Amino acid sequence: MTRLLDVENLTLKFKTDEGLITAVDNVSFTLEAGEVMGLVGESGSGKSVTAKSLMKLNASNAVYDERTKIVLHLDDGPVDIMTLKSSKDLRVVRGGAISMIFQEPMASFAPAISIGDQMVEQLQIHTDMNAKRAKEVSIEMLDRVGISDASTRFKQYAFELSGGMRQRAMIAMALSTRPKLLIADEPTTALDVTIQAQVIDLMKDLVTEFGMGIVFITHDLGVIAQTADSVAVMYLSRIVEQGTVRDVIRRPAHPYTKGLLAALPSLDDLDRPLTPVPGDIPSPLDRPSGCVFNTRCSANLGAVCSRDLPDFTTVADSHRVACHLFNEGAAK
Ligand SMILES: Nc1ncnc2c1ncn2[C@@H]1O[C@H](COP(=O)(O)OP(=O)(O)OP(=O)(O)O)[C@@H](O)[C@H]1O
Repeated sequence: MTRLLDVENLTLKFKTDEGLITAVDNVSFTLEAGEVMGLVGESGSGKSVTAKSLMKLNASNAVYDERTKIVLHLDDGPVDIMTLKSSKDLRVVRGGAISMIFQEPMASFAPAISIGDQMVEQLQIHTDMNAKRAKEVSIEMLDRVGISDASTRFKQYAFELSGGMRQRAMIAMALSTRPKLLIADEPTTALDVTIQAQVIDLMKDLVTEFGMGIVFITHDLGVIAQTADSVAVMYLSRIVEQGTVRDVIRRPAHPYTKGLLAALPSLDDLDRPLTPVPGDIPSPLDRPSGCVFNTRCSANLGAVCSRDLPDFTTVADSHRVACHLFNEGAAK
C-alpha cells in the first residue's frame, strides 16, 4: 500500500453574521492509493466541507484552525496543502492531482462550450499536451467510460446528453488529467438505480486501473457498502466512527451508525419497518456540549454524554469509535 493522503486535526469554522459555525471539528483520516473511502452522514454533517478542504476550495469566510494538517503524497514528494496560498500554487492540486465530481454534472460543464473543448482546455492547463494529443486523449477517455460514438459526443454540449451520459462525461473529464485523488460528492444520487450501479462499477474499475484514491461522499450507507473499502461516519462536524466497510457495516459500534443502518431498506426482510434516526441535527450555531450526538442518542448514558466529548476507542484493528459506551475509564 502507498500512502496518498494524511489528514490530521482538520478543523474549520465559517464566519457568519450570526457567529462562528463549526463545520468540521478535529477530523483525521488517511487514504492509500487504490483505496475508496466513504464519507457518510446526514445533510449538514460536514462531508462536503471536509472534501473541499483537501483542495482548499471552501468559501472565503472559512477559517482553518492552525493545527490542521493535510498532506498529499505525490510522485515528486509530499505537498502540504495548508501552505499553498496563491491560485497558481493551488493549481497543482485543483484539477491536477485532485479532481472532483458532483451530483449535478451540469455544474462541471459550461453550457455554451462543447464537452470536447472543455476537456481539451483542462488537459492543456494541467499537462504539457498539445491540442491534437489532448483531443485524442479526451476521446479515448469518453470511450473508456462507456460513451459510444465518443468522437461525435466530443463535439456536443452538456445539455445534448442524457443524465447518465453526462455523469460519465464528467467522470471522463475529471479523470483525463490522471488525478491521484478523486473526490466524488454524491455522484450517483440523482441517477436511477440501474445507471447508478453502472457508474459505481465504472468508478471501481477505474480505481483499479489508475491506482488512484477516492473519497466518496454520500448520505447512503448502502452505496458505501457496494463501493468503498473504508468508511468514516460523520455527525455534526465530527467523525464518530471509522474503519473498514466490512467492520463498520457488520459490527457497527456507534449508536448513530446503528441508526443509519436501521434506516436502510432490507430486501431480505420486507416486513421490517424502517426506523429513521429520531430527531433533527442541531443547528451548528447551537452545538450540544459533550458528545455531539447526545441529543438524539437512544443509548444516552446521562451526565457523561452531555458533559464530556468522547475520545476514540479502538474496537478492532483500524475500527475506531468515539462513544462513551466504549470509554471504560469515563466517569459516568
Ligand atoms: N460558506 C459557508 N458559510 C457558512 N456555513 C457554511 C458554509 N458552507 C457550509 N456551511 C455549513 O457547514 C456545515 C457543513 O456543511 P456540508 O456542506 O459540509 O454538509 P454535508 O454533510 O456535505 O451536507 P449535504 O449532504 O447537504 O451536502 C453546514 O452546517 C453548512 O450549513
